[in-house]
Amino acid sequence: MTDDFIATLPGMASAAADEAARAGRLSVAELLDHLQHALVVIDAQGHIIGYNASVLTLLELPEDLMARGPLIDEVVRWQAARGDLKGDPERLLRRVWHHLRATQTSGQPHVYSYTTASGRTLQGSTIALPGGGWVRIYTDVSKHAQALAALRDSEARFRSLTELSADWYWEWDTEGRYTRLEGRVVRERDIAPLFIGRRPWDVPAPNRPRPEDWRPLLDAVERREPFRHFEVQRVLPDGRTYWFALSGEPVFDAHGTFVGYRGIGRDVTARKQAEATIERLAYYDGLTGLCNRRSFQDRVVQAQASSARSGQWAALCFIDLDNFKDINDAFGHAAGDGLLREMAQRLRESVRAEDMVGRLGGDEFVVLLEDLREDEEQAAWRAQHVAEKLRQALERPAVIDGHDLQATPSIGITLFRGQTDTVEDILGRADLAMYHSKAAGRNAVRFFDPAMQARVVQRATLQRELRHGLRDGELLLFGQPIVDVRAQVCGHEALLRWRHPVRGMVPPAEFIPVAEQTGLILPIGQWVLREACRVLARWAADPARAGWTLAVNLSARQLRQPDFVDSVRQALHAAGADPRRLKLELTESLLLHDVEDTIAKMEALAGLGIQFALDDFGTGYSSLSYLKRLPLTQLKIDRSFVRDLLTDPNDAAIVCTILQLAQSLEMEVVAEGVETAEQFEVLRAMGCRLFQGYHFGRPAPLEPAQPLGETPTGFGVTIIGAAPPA
Ligand SMILES: Nc1nc2c(ncn2[C@@H]2O[C@@H]3COP(=O)(O)O[C@H]4[C@@H](O)[C@H](n5cnc6c(=O)[nH]c(N)nc65)O[C@@H]4COP(=O)(O)O[C@H]3[C@H]2O)c(=O)[nH]1
Repeated sequence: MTDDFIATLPGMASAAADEAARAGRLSVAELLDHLQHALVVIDAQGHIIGYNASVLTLLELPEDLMARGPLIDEVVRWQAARGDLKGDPERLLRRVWHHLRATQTSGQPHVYSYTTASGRTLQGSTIALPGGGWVRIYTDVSKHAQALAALRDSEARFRSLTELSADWYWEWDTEGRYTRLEGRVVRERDIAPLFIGRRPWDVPAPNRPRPEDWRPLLDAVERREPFRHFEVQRVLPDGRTYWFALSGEPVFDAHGTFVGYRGIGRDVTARKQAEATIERLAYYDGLTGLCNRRSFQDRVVQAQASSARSGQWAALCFIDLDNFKDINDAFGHAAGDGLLREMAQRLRESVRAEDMVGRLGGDEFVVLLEDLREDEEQAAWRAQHVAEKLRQALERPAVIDGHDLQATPSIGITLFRGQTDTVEDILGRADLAMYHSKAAGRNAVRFFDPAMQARVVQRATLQRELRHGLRDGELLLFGQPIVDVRAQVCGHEALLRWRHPVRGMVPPAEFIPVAEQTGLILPIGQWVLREACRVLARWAADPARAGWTLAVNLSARQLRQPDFVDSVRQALHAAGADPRRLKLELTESLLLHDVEDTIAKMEALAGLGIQFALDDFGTGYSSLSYLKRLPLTQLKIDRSFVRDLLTDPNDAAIVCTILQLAQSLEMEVVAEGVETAEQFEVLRAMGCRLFQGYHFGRPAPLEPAQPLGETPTGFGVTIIGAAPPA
């Protein structure tokens, strides 16, 4: 190879060889032999007139062939015979010459590649020389070719994966918008149009309706962390709902700049459905869809823990259908199943959403009631109330498969609080109580605890009798005088009495709480108001009593009635009573509920001239801030403070403070429960101006015992002891 020619090919030698050449230690020919590229020089006729050492190693051509200065045709034929070049040698040669000439006319190098029989991939480049002839440079690109092939393989494998599996591939940009979605599922379900250009959290997902439902994913993305199996429910264009699980990882470019996310999506709908089925089978009764024994027991354990925390009683009702076996035998299993489903449905509808209904098997149902009350008796009362509702719901006839069926229930109840008993204990007690119901004649509700049962029955009886009592005129209005500093009657407090046909006079403390719980207090309260207004109207006609006031006790439920103001107005109007003579007594606890509504109602009534007294003052939660906002005219000092006034300096101090407070708020004070002349005296000395108590008169009927005007101190009022002059 001539040095002249080499001079036209600068930059082909390695840097080390170049350096050596410059230092004159290597001839250019030697230098070329150091080249990793193979170099062949061809003259204008096609003879090989030069080559370097790499030709022998890279093209694997024998030296004796090359040293002869063969025609290019000869070399090509030799290569074809060895298997380096595929195809007919004559055609190959025509192509070789075509390209050689083409480089000469175009002046552009011709680049091509081929793989030798030994598997080496060479890239050849033919350059036309200015004076005719060519130089051919060969580079070993085997590694590059292998990398390309591997890439093609990998790409093909990736395609197979996304084509054959339920997974698909996705990419997001830096904002989390889908830029690429690939895979069979994507195509078949037509997913791409729904997502491309949108962020996952911008596309509706039924299981993640609120932005905070996406927090776990967004947190990972904000921290540029990978995420796995993020499950999203999607409604696709085919109208069906699918479950997808997304896994992804952040992508960074060569400079470490975040460029987005990529990952896979997976259709996990089938798995979700299977899970739901498994859960249904594991925790729910297949026939009715109610909880099965296992999940019910779990819930009882939870209820025990929560009752221990809250202090509220819970109840377990055990329900057994009395004649289910007969129905099953007579009408067949299908009808029996239908009946059980119907009963399950009725049970569900009869309780609150948070109450748990279960089926233990056969015709045995259970209902768990939580947060009943802190007081055991009240809790029992509520449980009894619900159980009675369940009994009534179940005993109604049902039409199943055209048959009129009726299955009455026997219900057993047990109360529990805390974690001392096992679930089996609790279930066992309720079961036993259920047998008591059966023994008592079926279609009944019974408590496990006989004493509790007795109290509940007593209460239920009381409630029933009270309803009848109201209807049959057994309620009476008594009055207790309220006197001034001269012990002169200036008004009364109306006190309710129930003249029971068997038990005689029943005090209000016994029946008012039951009336409150059952709602009977509303018609009773209404009756009291009407009676009180009638009494006021009668007093108005008697000059000796025309100035008296009559105070009526109000219950919280009455005040919560939206039409309460109207009902008072109507009672006054119907009787023709003067509203200024009517006082309404409220207790402090009553004021705690919905203060704004209470104030609005009180102000409306005060506008009519009605006065308000706060009963049992000192025992409740009065806060001065709301006392000032209420249109109150009177505070009644609770009798517990009056009782020990003479002996307990604390009580004396409390009474003094209440009197001062009332003075500053410009309110009257009534001292309740004054039983002795001494108490009266001390209270007067303290500045109290109004008094009520046995010392001045016990509650007595508000009916005129004598013709009007004959008793200056009021009806049925006995003044006990001498009233000192003011
Ligand atoms: N130891 C003692 N007691 C005295 C003395 N003076 C009066 N009492 C009693 O104290 C109670 C005063 O009524 P209250 O604090 O409003 O307490 C009343 C009131 O909260 C309620 N109540 C009575 N009638 C009605 C009504 O018509 N509606 C409503 N919602 N509650 C009523 O029942 C509660 C009890 O009423 P009663 O049994 O009539 O009991 C009355 C009365 O008999 C005394 O000197 N010593």
